Amino acid sequence: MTKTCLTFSDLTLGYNSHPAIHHLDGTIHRGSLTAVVGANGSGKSTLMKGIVGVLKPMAGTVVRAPGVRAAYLPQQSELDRSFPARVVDLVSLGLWPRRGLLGRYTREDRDSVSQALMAVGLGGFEKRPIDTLSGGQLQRTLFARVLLQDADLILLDEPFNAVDTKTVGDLIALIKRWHGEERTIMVVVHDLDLVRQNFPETLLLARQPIAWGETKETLRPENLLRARRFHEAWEENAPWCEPDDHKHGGHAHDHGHDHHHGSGPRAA
Ligand SMILES: Nc1ncnc2c1ncn2[C@@H]1O[C@H](COP(=O)(O)OP(=O)(O)OP(=O)(O)O)[C@@H](O)[C@H]1O
Repeated sequence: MTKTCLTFSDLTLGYNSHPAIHHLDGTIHRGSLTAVVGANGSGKSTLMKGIVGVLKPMAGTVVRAPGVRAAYLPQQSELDRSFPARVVDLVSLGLWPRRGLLGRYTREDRDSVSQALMAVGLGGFEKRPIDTLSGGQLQRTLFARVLLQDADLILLDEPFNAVDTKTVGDLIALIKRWHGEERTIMVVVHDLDLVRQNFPETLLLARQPIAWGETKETLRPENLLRARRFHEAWEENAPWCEPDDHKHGGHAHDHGHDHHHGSGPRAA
């Protein structure tokens, strides 16, 4: 029987009383590899923040199965690179769950940091200040930190942004390694060809789920068109949507309903 890692129940997330993503129902199975796609502003990062708990739901719930430990990689733009830290400091943060904030790092810890850096192709980079790294090197460093975190659930927000083709290939290989280790992985991705080639499952968002399930089905032209229409019809200042009585059966549904959003989206 497939086990559940995450359960969304009528989940609505947003900022200052304005929903950014709403009415999400369904489950993420343990060991699954899911791409989260959608236009700019469609709610992808918001969903990641909701799952990891940085953002509290405005309504509904997101529930993690007991004992599931999460690692979250925000968008690079959210990272303060001017902070005077070396690569080893940034990667060692991945040991927090085991060592605590003030715990001493052992020789074994230092070895695991070096091994993680080797695994991402940055062997010997320990002492480099992080503000001297290229975008691709920084992303590799952040993947090394995720490696050390040894998490069951890995959430990556646009990890392929501003990195070269070789780095994308290496990062995809790491993601596949984690997938092979039966970790649960969700990745925000913009490049749909990359998604088609590497991600078995996809969630297509346009402030609400448009389609969710097998990648080939989710990324069918009619779904992409519907996502675009929903997105274009959305007005930033749409009022809080009225609660309604619909419920969804969970995973792999097609969420094409019409709500009362004032001047919000209308079904295609
Ligand atoms: N901190 C915030 N305060 C207010 N509104 C926000 C905040 N963060 C995001 N939003 C709004 O929520 C909506 C969804 O944003 P989100 O960042 O989740 O989109 P996204 O799909 O990740 O976009 P992108 O592809 O550009 O990263 C947008 O309208 C955005 O302006």
